Amino acid sequence: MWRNTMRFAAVLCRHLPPQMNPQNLTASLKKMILESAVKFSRPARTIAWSRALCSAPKDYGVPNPSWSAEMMSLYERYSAKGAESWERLPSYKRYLTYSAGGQCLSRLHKPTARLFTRNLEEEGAGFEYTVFANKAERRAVCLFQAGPLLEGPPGHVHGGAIATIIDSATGICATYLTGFVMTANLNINYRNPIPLGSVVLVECELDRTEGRKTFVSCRITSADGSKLHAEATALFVSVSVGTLIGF
Ligand SMILES: CCCCCCCCCC(=O)SCCNC(=O)CCNC(=O)[C@H](O)C(C)(C)COP(=O)(O)OP(=O)(O)OC[C@H]1O[C@@H](n2cnc3c(N)ncnc32)[C@H](O)[C@@H]1OP(=O)(O)O
Repeated sequence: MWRNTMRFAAVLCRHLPPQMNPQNLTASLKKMILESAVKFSRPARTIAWSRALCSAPKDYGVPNPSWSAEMMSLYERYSAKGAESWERLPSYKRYLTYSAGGQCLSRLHKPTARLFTRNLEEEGAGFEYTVFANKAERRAVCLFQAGPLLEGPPGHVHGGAIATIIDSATGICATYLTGFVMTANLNINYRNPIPLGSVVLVECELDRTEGRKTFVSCRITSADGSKLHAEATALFVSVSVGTLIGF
């Protein structure tokens, strides 16, 4: 049974166009699964199974009770900017699930795996963040509230956790603008420590693309923009869905 589901997942991945927009993946995968259900002998059972696999995933990028007043105020400010082309991007507990029928693949491929930044059920304990993107301006902003389990120096956020949120925010920005990518290079200058529990802005901007390469720069500042915490540049390389998933 398991071997068959893995084969099924591998076939799905092979048939996905290499540069498929992640935002189309949900619909495409659902369509492929339902079409294959009709082709095989027990459509009713397979359709029920596929629907169960494709149920809506939890979006972690919406407010929860752990968000501070400052985080809420920034969230409301960027949500209100909707008219100026800022779009909030959904955030799931697996990369696969990113607006995806990836919800189906997610349950077939290493089902106990979880995205590093979304691996705690306790709200507010680790990475609390949400990302807004602006396609026209080729920018994204991540609102990040650092929980107590991200401590490095006493009372401050661990450098690895800062690298993680930079990799995630720039990666989401690159994926949103250019399709599936993997990080090839990340350079960070840490300028001022980030107090645990504080809310910072992680602002990302697409600098340029060259063939399969996408260059993104990033700045982390305090919520009011007065203090610079870190600056970074990142290089992402476009990959196929199959490469990303490891088939
Ligand atoms: C929506 C949800 C989004 C969530 C975002 C989460 C973001 C998190 C992203 C990650 O953390 S990914 C995990 C960390 N990254 C990796 O594990 C990647 C490991 N490296 C690889 O798998 C491959 O090296 C890689 C896919 C990056 C590139 O391999 P390829 O064989 O596909 O490409 P190739 O090596 O031919 O390089 C393509 C181009 O990139 C250039 N390149 C590759 N690596 C480079 C590098 N490190 N520095 C500079 N340039 C580099 C390379 O020179 C070449 O340039 P040209 O096209 O001009 O010839």
